Parts: sequence; C-alpha cells; structure tokens
Amino acid sequence: MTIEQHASPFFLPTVRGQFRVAINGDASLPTLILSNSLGTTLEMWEAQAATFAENYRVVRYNTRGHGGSPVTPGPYNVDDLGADVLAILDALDIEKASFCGISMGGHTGLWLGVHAGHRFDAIAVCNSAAKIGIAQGWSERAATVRANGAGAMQTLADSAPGRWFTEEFIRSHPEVVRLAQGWLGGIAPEGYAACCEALALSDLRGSIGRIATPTLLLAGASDPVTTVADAEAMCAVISGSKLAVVPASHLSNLEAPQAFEHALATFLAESVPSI
Ligand SMILES: O=C(O)CC1=CCC(=O)O1
Repeated sequence: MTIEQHASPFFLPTVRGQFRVAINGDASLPTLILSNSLGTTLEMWEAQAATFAENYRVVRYNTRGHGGSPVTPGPYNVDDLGADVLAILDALDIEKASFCGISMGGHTGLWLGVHAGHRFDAIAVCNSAAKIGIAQGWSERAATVRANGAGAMQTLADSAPGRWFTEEFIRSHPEVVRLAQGWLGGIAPEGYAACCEALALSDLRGSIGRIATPTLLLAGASDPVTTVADAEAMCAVISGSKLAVVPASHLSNLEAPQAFEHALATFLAESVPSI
C-alpha cells in the first residue's frame, strides 16, 4: 500500500484483521508507531502526533478490542497484541520503525523487543511493567465486565480518573479527564475484558533481559499502577536502557505532555539513525 498522510483515522486491512489507524507526517520520515493503554484509543496521542509529525511519520493504531479495531472473542494474549503491531507495519510496507506504547501498549513494546527487536530502531515503554498488576485482579475485572457489559464500562469510566491522573490534575484539567473517561465508556466490553485477560496471562520478567534494541523506560513519578520502581527494575535488566521520570500519574502523555515529549524526543534522537 502507498503510505500517505491519513490524519483522520481509517480502517487498515491486515492479515490479522482491520485496524483503526491514523498517520501523521511525511512518508519520507522514519516511522514512529504509538500504542494506546487499556481502555483508551489512538485519540490519546493527539498532542504527540502533532509534535512528532515534524520529524517522524507517526502511525497511531487502536489495540485489538478497542475503538474500531477487531473485537475477536477473548482471551487475548500479549503474543496477539505484538503480532498485531507487526501486521500493521507489514500492511504499511514498513520494514523498521520506532515504537512508543503506554501501559498495556508499553507491555506490548516489551514483547516486541523480546520477539521482533530487528524490526525496531528504538522502543519506548511508558508507564508500564514486565508484569502489570496481579493476574487475579485482571481476571476478576474481565469477569465483571463480561457479566455487566456496558454498565461495567461506565462504572470503570467513573473510577478511572483515580487510576490515571493525580488529584491535582483531575481538579485543574476536568476537560481532559472527561475526554479520557469517554474513550473508556465507548470500548466494547468483550474487547476490554479480553485485554484484561492478556494482562492477567502475561509475565515478561524472565525474558526482557533478551532485549537488545535501544529501550526507554518512562515512568510517572505519581503513578500508582506501574510505578517508578517497576521502571527501575526493567532498566536494571535491559542492557543499555534509559530511565526517565516525568511529573505525572499513569496517563503521563496526557498529564505532562511537554515532559513526556521531551523525554521521548531526546531518546529517539539518540537512538534512531538519520535523526
Ligand atoms: O486499570 C487501568 O485503567 C490502568 C491500566 C492498566 C493497564 C493499562 O493499560 O491501563
């Protein structure tokens, strides 16, 4: 397929189904692919797409189960989520890219570093961990969502701000908080539950030491979900990796976009050839 600018999301056919994708930036630039967190959509990267499109062809996609991407019956596993990224790159004829994912998206980035590092110049793992949360918690959340459908998504959206943002940000930026809650409220229950199960099943602690691609571990100083200690633990075992801590909670690209973009831009400039 000829890669053009698709600033508005479109449906990209791949061997693993049709994914909702948006592309910003000139086709001659190196590719940066952005991966969303659980319960959000590619719209979470609006600010970063605008910033990084000056130097990169920015490809955003919705993870399986989310916002127009395939909602196949679960459970999913992280192999599915990683293979989807490779299918999207293949469908766009992109041999090599840089990757930035947040939370579940960052966990997918770790899988890509372990299993397909040759396809990436650089991998940024933001607000994430080699094992996110505890399996039982994710399995229970998946079961609740399956049992209660749209009502459960609304309940999760109501409680999301405390998991995603600091109290100070919730007070000062209610419009951003409402926007993010709206993304979660619109996710298909089966897709959300199936991704919870992927997080329940996945434990990459024993394999991330094999990552040889330049890796950034970006943490939010006030993140209660995936902590600075989680990022430090990954940094200790991924050879040559870098650590950055930004003043934010879990959705740090929304809460501290300037600090997030500065850390990511610095890392990419050091890691990506010809930038
Ligand atoms: O529970 C949440 O909403 C936070 C979260 C954990 C993994 C992820 O992607 O988001």
